[in-house]
Amino acid sequence: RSPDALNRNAIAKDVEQFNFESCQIYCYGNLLHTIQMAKLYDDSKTFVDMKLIQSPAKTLEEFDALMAAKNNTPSKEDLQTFVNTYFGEKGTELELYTPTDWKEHPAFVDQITDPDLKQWGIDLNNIWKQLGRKMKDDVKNNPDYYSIIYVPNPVIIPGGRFIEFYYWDSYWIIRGLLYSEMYDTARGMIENFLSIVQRIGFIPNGGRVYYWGRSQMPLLTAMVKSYVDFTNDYVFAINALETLEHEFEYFINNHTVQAKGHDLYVYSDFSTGPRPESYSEDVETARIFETEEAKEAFYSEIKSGAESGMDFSSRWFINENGTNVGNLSTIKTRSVVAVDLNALLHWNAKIIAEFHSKAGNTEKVTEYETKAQKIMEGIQAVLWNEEAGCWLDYDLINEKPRDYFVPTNLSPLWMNAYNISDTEKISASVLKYIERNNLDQFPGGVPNTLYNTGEQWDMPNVWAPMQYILVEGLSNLGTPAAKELSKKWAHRWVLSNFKAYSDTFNMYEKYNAEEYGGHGGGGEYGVQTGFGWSNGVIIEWLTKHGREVNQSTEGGGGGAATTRLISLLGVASVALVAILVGRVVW
Ligand SMILES: OC[C@H]1O[C@H](O[C@H]2O[C@H](CO)[C@@H](O)[C@H](O)[C@H]2O)[C@H](O)[C@@H](O)[C@@H]1O
Repeated sequence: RSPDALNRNAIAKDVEQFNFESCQIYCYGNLLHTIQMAKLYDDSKTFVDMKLIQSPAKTLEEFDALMAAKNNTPSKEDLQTFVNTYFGEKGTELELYTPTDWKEHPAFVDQITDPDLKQWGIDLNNIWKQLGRKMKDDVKNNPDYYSIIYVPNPVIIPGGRFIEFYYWDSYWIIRGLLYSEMYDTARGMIENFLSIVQRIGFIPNGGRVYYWGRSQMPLLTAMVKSYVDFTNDYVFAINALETLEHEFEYFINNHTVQAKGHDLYVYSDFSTGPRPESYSEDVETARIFETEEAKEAFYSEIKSGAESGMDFSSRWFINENGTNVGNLSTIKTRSVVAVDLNALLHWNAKIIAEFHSKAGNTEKVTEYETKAQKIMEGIQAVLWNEEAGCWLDYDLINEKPRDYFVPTNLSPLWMNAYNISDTEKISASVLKYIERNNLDQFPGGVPNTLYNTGEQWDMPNVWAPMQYILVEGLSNLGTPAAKELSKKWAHRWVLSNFKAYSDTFNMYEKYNAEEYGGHGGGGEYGVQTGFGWSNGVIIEWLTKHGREVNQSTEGGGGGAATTRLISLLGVASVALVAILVGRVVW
C-alpha cells in the first residue's frame, strides 16, 4: 500500500490550530531555508532555538530587504550579520529552576543497600535541580518572539542540546520524579501537557513550534495513570478525561491504516518541508530524489520517524526487496505498522475506561472497552507472529511482517495488550524468541536492533526507555522464568549505567550494548548527557531492586566488581610509586 492510502482528509484539523506567529520564522519559508542552508552553526538546532529581537513580520521584512540588496545571493557573512542583528542567544527564554518540592533525602534512597549505589541515588536526585527549568514571563507576554511553546509550570528537561520538554522522555522523567516524591513537579508537567492538548489539539514532539505536525508516543494518559498510582488522586484523572479522550481521538483520526481488514496505526507527520532543526541534513539526504513530490514524501517519512522517537533506525527502512537493508533515503515509517503505537493506543483506551469507571460513566466505560477490544483484535491478527513467537511490525507495502528484533516487539507485555489467559504460552514463545536472537549476550544492555547502520537507534546503541519496556514487560508477564530474566536485565542495566557514571560522572542519553559501562554514539548529533529518562529509569529500578543489586552481582562481564578491584589496584600502584620515590602523595 502506498502511504497515500492513509486517510489524509482528516489531516490536521488539529494541526491547523497550530497557528503560532513565530512558525513563519522557525517552521518553514525562505528565511529558514536560507539561514539553515548556510550552516552557520555546527548543530542545526542552534538557529531555531534563538529568540527574535524584532517581531516575526519585521524580521521577515528585514530579511526580504537583505535578499533584495544582495541580489538573492547573500554571503555567509551577510547572513551571520543578519542573525547577529535580529536574533538573540539560544536558551535565554528559560531560567534554571530548583523545584520547590525537591527533597534532599527521598525515601527511595533507603531502599538501596550498596553504599556506592546509595550515593549514586542521592546524586541522581540532585540532578533534578540541574535539569529544572522555568520559562521567563516574557515568553508568556511575547510568545511570537520565541520558538519555545509557553507552558505555565516548570519542567525537567532531558539535558544537553535538549533544553525544552520532550513528550515521550517526560513519561520516564515523571516516573522518576514520583519516586523522588516530587509530586507537584510531576503534576505540573502533566498539567502543561493537558494545557497543550487543550490549546493545540495534540502534543508536539518537543516544546518548540518547529515540531509542528509531529507528536511522539502518546504517553500522556499513562503519565496521568502513573500520577494516580502514586497519589490515588482520581479526581485529577477524572478532570483530565475530556482532554485525554481528545488526544486519543487525535491519534485515531490521523494515524489509521488498514491491514488485513483491521484498523491499525502508524507514526505519521503532517507538516511540510525538512525538519527545521535538522534542515540542511534533510535537504542533503533528499538530493537523491528527483521530484519535489518525492522529496516531500521523504521529508514526511523522516519526520514520522521522529514522531516514533526512534530517529533514526533500520526499523523504518524498507528497500526495493522489502528488507531493512538501506539508509535514510529508504525510510518508510508511514508504511510500518508499529507494535508499540498499537499496544499504546490499546493501553490508552483501557486507562480511559478505568478513569470513566471511577467517575461512574458506564456508557463511556463500554465505549472505551470496545475501542480497546478492537485494537487488541488487530494486534492479535496482524502483529502477533506465531512463527517468530513474538509481535512483529507489519510492512504495508509488501504486506508482510518485519522479522527484525526491536525492543518494542515485546511492548505488548509492558502495556498488557495480550490475552492474560495466554500468559504461559506467550511466556514460552517470547523467551524462545529472546534466546534465538541472543539478546542476553550483551554486557551493556539489549541493543535497539541487531544491525549496525551508524544511525543512533541501531546497534550497538541501547536506550533507557527500551530497557524499561523489556524489563517491565517481562516482569508483568509474571512467569518465574520471565521474572528472573527481567531482574537480571534490570540489575545489569543499573550496574552498567553505574560504571559509566563512576568513570565519567555523567548520565547519558544512550549507552553501548557491547561495552559494559560504555556510552552510545552515532546518528546526527554527539551523545548528550544529563539525562532525563536515563535518570528516571535508574531511580525507579534503584527503588525496586536496590535491596538486592550490588556490585558483586552479575553486571555483564563481572563488570562493577572487576572495576572496583581495578581501581583498588590502581590506588595500590599509586601508593607503591609514591613510596618508591619517597614522597607521600596524599
Ligand atoms: O535534532 C534531532 C532529533 O532530536 C530529537 O530526537 C532525539 O532526542 C529526543 C529527546 O531526548 C528523543 O525524544 C528522541 O527519541 C531522540 O531520537 C527530536 O525528538 C527529533 O525530533 C529531532 O529530529
